[in-house]
Amino acid sequence: MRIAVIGAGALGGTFAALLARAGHDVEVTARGAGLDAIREHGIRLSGGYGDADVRVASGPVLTRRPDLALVCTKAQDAREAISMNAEHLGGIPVVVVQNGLDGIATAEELLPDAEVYGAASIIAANYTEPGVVRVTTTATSYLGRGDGPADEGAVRLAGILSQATPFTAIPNFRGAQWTKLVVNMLNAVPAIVGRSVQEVLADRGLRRVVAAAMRETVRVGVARGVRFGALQGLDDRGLRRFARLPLLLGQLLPWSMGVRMGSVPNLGSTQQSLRRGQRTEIDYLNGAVVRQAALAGVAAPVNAALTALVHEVEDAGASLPPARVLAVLSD
Ligand SMILES: NC(=O)C1=CN([C@@H]2O[C@H](COP(=O)(O)OP(=O)(O)OC[C@H]3O[C@@H](n4cnc5c(N)ncnc54)[C@H](OP(=O)(O)O)[C@@H]3O)[C@@H](O)[C@H]2O)C=CC1
Ligand SMILES: CC(C)(CO)C(=O)C(=O)O
Repeated sequence: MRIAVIGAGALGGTFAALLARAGHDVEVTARGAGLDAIREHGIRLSGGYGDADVRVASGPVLTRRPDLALVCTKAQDAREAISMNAEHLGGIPVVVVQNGLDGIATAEELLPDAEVYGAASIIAANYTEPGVVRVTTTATSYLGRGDGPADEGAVRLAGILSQATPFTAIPNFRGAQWTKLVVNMLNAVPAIVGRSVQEVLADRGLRRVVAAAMRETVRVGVARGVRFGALQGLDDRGLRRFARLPLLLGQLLPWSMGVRMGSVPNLGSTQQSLRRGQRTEIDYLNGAVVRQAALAGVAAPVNAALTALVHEVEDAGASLPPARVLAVLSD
């Protein structure tokens, strides 16, 4: 099958390499040093899915119409990346592999006749240098759209993508994006202090801040009338129960996520942008919680403070001491 991957970075590079290894005809788009490296040596994948050096067609834009496309840029780049390739994406299934709440809507707006799905991935992939990706945690990715049952298209696409790495078609994908947003409360603190996700979760104080951000995200979702979708052992009932717990008990949720992530250090996708000197996706993660809270007429002080701290790190180009993060809970 002809499969396009738009944005061959950490996750896009992983999927492109695994799909090519599974025998698909893959074309990727990339830019700058990433594109130069892929042109020169292909995509180099290592880690949880084994080693693969894969040659794929590559360029700044697609050259042909694929049968299926994955959009794998960060949220802030998705609009431009989809627009640049829109002429080849009409009428085909397009899967937006993206954290945050906006991916599907952006693609639907730009590609009115495409069949747009979303994917929430729990894989942890680190883009260690241009064209080189290391998978530090293997996991299932979840695919769907809307808030109803998983439709036939989702089941079919999950089957195709599972030839490379496990994908499951799920019901209530809209709610699952919120569940993934809760999981992505793992991103900000490591990005601020410059440590791996596992190191942050091993620290009692920092773990409490992560738990507070997660609890606040669930409370905001509840205030917005969200029914959380089931993903990675989390579901609506469990998350609502978690949101009522004191932090002393609630911190067990991020702790268990850290255990599940394994011991190979994962920086998280937000910190990886910072280490490359780029702006991050934070306005679509913790920043989305703040916007949703405003719509519900409730406050989200923990997420607002973490968003501001990540922007401070972006501006300064250097991480901040853990005390700045711990102060979030005493503000
Ligand atoms: N990494 C991970 O472990 C996980 C990531 N996610 C989510 O997946 C999405 C992708 O994240 P991730 O893979 O980490 O991001 P990366 O930044 O590693 O990869 C995105 C790639 O897209 C490229 N890109 C951006 N705009 C364009 C464009 N117009 N044309 C071509 N290429 C473009 C970027 O280039 P450049 O390098 O020049 O910016 C970058 O290489 C995010 O929403 C993230 O939150 C979800 C689960 C896990
Ligand atoms: C699941 C997790 C935390 C994996 O790193 C992720 O989604 C991210 O880094 O953005």
